[in-house]
Amino acid sequence: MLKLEKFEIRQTDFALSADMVLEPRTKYAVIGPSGAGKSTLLNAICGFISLSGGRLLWQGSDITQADPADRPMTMLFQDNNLFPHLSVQQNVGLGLRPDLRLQRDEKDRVAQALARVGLQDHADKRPGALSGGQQSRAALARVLVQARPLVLLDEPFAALGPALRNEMLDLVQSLIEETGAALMMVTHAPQDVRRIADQVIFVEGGRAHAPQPAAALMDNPPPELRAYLG
Ligand SMILES: Nc1ncnc2c1ncn2[C@@H]1O[C@H](COP(=O)(O)OP(=O)(O)OP(=O)(O)O)[C@@H](O)[C@H]1O
Repeated sequence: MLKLEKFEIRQTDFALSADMVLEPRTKYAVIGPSGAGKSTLLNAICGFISLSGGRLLWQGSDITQADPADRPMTMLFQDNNLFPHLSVQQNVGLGLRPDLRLQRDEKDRVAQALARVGLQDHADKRPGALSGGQQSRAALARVLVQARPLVLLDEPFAALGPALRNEMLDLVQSLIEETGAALMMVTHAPQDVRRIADQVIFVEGGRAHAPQPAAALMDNPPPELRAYLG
């Protein structure tokens, strides 16, 4: 599905390489020490950072130079990227049309996505009037309407408390399974890995290592992963 072929990223004094294939309908946790390059990897896959070498292939087509908007993926950042001056409904609608001139069927899709994440009664509120968990739900609704085959989450729920974070992870897991998307999620929490991931991509020492089965890896981590997990 998505192939990182001799992927090379260079940013001033930082370099990261990767060579891997990401499969459909699979949930990948991206873990590794602070500053190892996890966010950089996701940003390069999304096209926010250019490669210095290698290619990105989607179903065999070269998308290395494609605009972020034309790629088969959507990314959710830690701060949720909600616009404070727009309503929840409009924020979700942006996932379909940046000019917000939604057709009737698109409005229906927004309403369905809001209902799916339990925000049907909050559609007209501004994000500032929502709790942290509700803001995360609104951001997930926008990911949902985009319906892209790969969803990238960069420490999406780090600001939430443990119970709410688990609730959001379970919601992500359900949404991903319902839509048939694949997921790549950066996290620092080993319990998140166990909760959600099928495979783990360990980023360390300038390399994003090829995915390995999550349960086996967490049960028996190699020395460098053991050192990171503590
Ligand atoms: N715009 C930039 N220009 C140059 N170097 C950068 C830039 N952004 C990040 N870096 C460097 O790239 C490296 C990787 O950063 P990145 O944010 O990807 O790490 P991370 O693994 O996501 O860290 P954390 O877990 O702390 O979020 C760091 O050494 C950082 O200083």
